[in-house]
Amino acid sequence: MDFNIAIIPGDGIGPEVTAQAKKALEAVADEYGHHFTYTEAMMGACAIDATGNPLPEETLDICEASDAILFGAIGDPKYDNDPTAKVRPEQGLLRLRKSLGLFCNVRPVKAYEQLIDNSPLKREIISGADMSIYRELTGGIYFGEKHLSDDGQVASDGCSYSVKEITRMAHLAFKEAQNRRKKLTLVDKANVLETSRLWRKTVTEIAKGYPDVAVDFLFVDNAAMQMILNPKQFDVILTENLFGDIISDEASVIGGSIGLLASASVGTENALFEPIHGSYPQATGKGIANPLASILSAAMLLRHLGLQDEAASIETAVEKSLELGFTTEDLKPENPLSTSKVGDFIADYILNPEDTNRNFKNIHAGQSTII
Ligand SMILES: NC(=O)C1=CN([C@@H]2O[C@H](COP(=O)(O)OP(=O)(O)OC[C@H]3O[C@@H](n4cnc5c(N)ncnc54)[C@H](O)[C@@H]3O)[C@@H](O)[C@H]2O)C=CC1
Ligand SMILES: CC(C)CC(=O)C(=O)O
Ligand SMILES: [Mg+2]
Repeated sequence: MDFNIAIIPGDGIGPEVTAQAKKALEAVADEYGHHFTYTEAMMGACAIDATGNPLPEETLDICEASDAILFGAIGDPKYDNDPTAKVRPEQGLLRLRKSLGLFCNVRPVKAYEQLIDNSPLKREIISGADMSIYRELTGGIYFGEKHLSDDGQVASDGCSYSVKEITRMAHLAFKEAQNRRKKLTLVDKANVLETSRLWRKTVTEIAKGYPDVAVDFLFVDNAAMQMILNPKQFDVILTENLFGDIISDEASVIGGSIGLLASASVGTENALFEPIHGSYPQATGKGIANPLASILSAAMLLRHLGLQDEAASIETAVEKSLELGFTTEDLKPENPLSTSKVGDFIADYILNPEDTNRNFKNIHAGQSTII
């Protein structure tokens, strides 16, 4: 089959990790007889440098015309360290999500058996943990009215949610729970926030239409603690934009590294696939960034296109790389592979899953070289 894929590499490690995901997609295309056409587009700090705009109109057009979007990461210390900058890379990503109506961000998290013994968390706590975080992505405090007083002494960020925004998210999360272990946890701060009380009220009402799903409610501060103490209690977590952003980075510790966590951002028309991590600027160009989150995002992209076996072939290759220890330094500080070598292994394994000797040979040949 033919598909148009928009690629937004972005800033920092974004280009390095999306290049590995593209290798995996090309291996899938070869192996299964598909044809993917890629169109690259700019967003973030690189787009500001080139055009003055973090989300050029052309990027939006390319994304709208695509069957799916693969995105790396945006962000640059020169903006992070300048609180007065009026134009910022993150505005590009937020505008893209809003413009394409990508209101639902799905972040699957699971403890990989191959990594548990190296985890800072105890085996009995994380073994078997498997959850899906449903994070609202186009509302809440990231999109509220911002204000800085003229004298620079007072700042505010507004947070609002409508029943409509909560309802469309909740239905997707309940349907996911029906396909999983039939449990949904709403994470909020309903003891303090009016918006959270609206989430609770709306979700309680919607739950009546899903009697097979058990619902519970957790305040976000407690949820942050439960995530580390007893992550196996979670199946589907439904939450607002800010809380979902924070608890999913926390949950990545259960997965073994933030460099392993993929996500899908979906709405009515378009769909975008991205690692949950940022541009990790300290690693730019060093060949040490873990590309597996981007590669697993490509698997989610394929699943979205209806290519189930193809997606599974990427996931199997990732499991194999973890089993063999063909991973970057975040997962294997001693004798790691480079970003690019991990990408090579995944592509090679997709094409030759039976040929273990060849995989070993290719990888060991370049193991001592980073990049
Ligand atoms: N979706 C996006 O594009 C996001 C962009 N950002 C931006 O990224 C920049 C850096 O933000 P940070 O808070 O440092 O978050 P970050 O996610 O870029 O990095 C935080 C830490 O996570 C680890 N890490 C991240 N990606 C990794 C990978 N692929 N492999 C191995 N380890 C990895 C590293 O230890 C790193 O120090 C900022 O400009 C921020 O605004 C942050 C989060 C998401
Ligand atoms: C611009 C930020 C909201 C990006 C981020 O941290 C995320 O989406 O996880
Ligand atoms: Mg984040």
